[in-house]
Amino acid sequence: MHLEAANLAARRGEDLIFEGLSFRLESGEALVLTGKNGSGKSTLLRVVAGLLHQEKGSVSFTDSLGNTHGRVGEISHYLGHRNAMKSELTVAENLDFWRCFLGDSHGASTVSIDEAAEAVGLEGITHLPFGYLSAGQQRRFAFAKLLIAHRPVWILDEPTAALDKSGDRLFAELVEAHRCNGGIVLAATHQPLGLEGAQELRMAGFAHAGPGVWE
Ligand SMILES: Nc1ncnc2c1ncn2[C@@H]1O[C@H](COP(=O)(O)OP(=O)(O)OP(=O)(O)O)[C@@H](O)[C@H]1O
Repeated sequence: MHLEAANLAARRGEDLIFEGLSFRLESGEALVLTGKNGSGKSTLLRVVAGLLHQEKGSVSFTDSLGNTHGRVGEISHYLGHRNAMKSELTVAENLDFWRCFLGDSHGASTVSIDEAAEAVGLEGITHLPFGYLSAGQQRRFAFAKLLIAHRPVWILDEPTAALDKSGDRLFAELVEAHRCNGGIVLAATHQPLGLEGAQELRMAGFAHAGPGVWE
């Protein structure tokens, strides 16, 4: 199983943000994107997730049976800056929605909503409206969403921004467990994520368009 990006270029507005970007992540591997504000980390994550169209290049996922998928978003969890939860719905209603919406893939086992809440250290409050929770609690429940429907690839944008120290550790443990099960992680961050053996890709921002990029 692997995730591969080949010769990617992406543009935002009039600007070419990066070009000639390639990487390959095998089962159990993690790639952390670093770089200053505006350097293109979120742009790359959104291209890989299929939420933005690349200017050039390709992204593909090959599963354990050797089947290659061009629509990486369908086999991925994407966690952006926002948590993608409705404030008025309870935590349980939000997670139940995502479980139904995402379904299961690859026949992998997933956990119940209560088990997911326990896994993120917040059992007993899933009856509360999501909007009542603190920023860190909301982020933890966004991690719970990663657990209730299996996806082999996790694409995470500044996942620990609102977390306290125990939240940071919890995040690292969840990612570690995912990688131990063969999962792949691609994450953008400004702070250490504590992911052992993760590779780093430093984004430079504003590529200068070389010959052939716009063809
Ligand atoms: N919708 C848009 N239209 C035009 N330019 C955009 C758009 N969205 C982002 N950009 C620009 O693309 C560049 C890359 O933005 P991106 O969000 O990928 O950076 P980032 O590395 O994730 O930044 P940060 O660390 O601040 O989250 C920035 O210069 C930004 O202004």
